[in-house]
Amino acid sequence: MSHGWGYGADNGPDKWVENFPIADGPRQSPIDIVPSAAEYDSTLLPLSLKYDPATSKGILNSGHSFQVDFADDNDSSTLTGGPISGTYRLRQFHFHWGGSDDRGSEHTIDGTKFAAELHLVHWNTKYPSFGDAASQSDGLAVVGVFLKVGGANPQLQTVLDALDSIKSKGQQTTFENFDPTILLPGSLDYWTYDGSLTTPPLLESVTWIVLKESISVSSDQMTKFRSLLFTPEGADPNAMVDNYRPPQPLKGRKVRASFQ
Ligand SMILES: NS(=O)(=O)c1ccc2c(c1)[C@H]1CCC[C@H]1[C@@H](c1ccc(O)cc1Cl)N2
Ligand SMILES: [Zn+2]
Repeated sequence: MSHGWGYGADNGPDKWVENFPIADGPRQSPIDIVPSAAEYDSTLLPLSLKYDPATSKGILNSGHSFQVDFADDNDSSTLTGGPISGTYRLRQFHFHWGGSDDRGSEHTIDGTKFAAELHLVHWNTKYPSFGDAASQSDGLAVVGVFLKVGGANPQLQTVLDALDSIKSKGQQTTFENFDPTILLPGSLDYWTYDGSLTTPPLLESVTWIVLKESISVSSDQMTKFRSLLFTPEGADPNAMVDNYRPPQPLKGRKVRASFQ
C-alpha cells in the first residue's frame, strides 16, 4: 500500500505533486505575503465572525495536525462579511508549527516565518456539505492567524491542556464549550487572496483571509505542540513538528488588503 502524504523526506510537500498534480496549479497556498505589493481595497467589508461555543464538539489528532471540530448542521457559528459573499459555517480549526521557534507558519510576511499558524476553516452554505464545498472554487474560507513567540497565551493554554489525551494519531476526546473568538487578535485587519488547501488534496477552493495582527505564544507553549505524534499508538513514535507547506508561486494573483 502506498504510504500516505506527510511532511517527511519521502512523502513531504516536494513529493505531493506525484499523487496530487494540482500541487503545481495556478492558485496554490500558502504564499509569501508582501505588504508593500498588496492593494488596499476599500470595498472589502469588515470580517464578521460569530461563533457559538455550544457548537464545539471534540479535539482530534488527525496525524497531520490536531483539530477542534464544530457542529456545522446550522448557522450557529459563521463567517460573513470580509471578502466573501453569503454565509460560511465554521467546520474546524487546526494549527501548523515548526520543530523550533524560528519556523512553523505556512504563510510568511516578507519572507518572515512565525512559530505557528492557526487556521479556522469555514464552508459556503450555498453547498449542501463541507465535502461538496471543498471541491468548489468559492467553497471554503480559511482565516489564518500567526502565532508569534513572546508572552504566554492563556486563551491558547486551554487548547494545549487537551493535547495530553490526543498524543497519537487517531486519538480524540470531547472538547466542549470552547469559543474560538478568544484566540483572535484585537484587530481583524486582513489580507485576502484566492488559494487552496495547504495539504492534500490541495483543492483550489479556498478564499484565504490572513490577519495582519498575530497572537502570542510562549516558547514553553510551543514545546507543548511538539509533544504530539504523527504516529499511532504502538508505532515507532515520530514527533509532530514541521507540519507546514512552504510558500508557493503567486502566478499572477493579486493580494488585497482590508486596511491602508
Ligand atoms: N490547511 S488548510 O486550512 O488549507 C485545510 C483546511 C481543511 C482541510 C484540509 C486543509 C485538509 C487537511 C486534511 C483533510 C483536508 C480537508 C478535508 C477534510 C475532510 C474531507 O472530507 C475533505 C477534505 Cl478536503 N480539510
Ligand atoms: Zn491548515
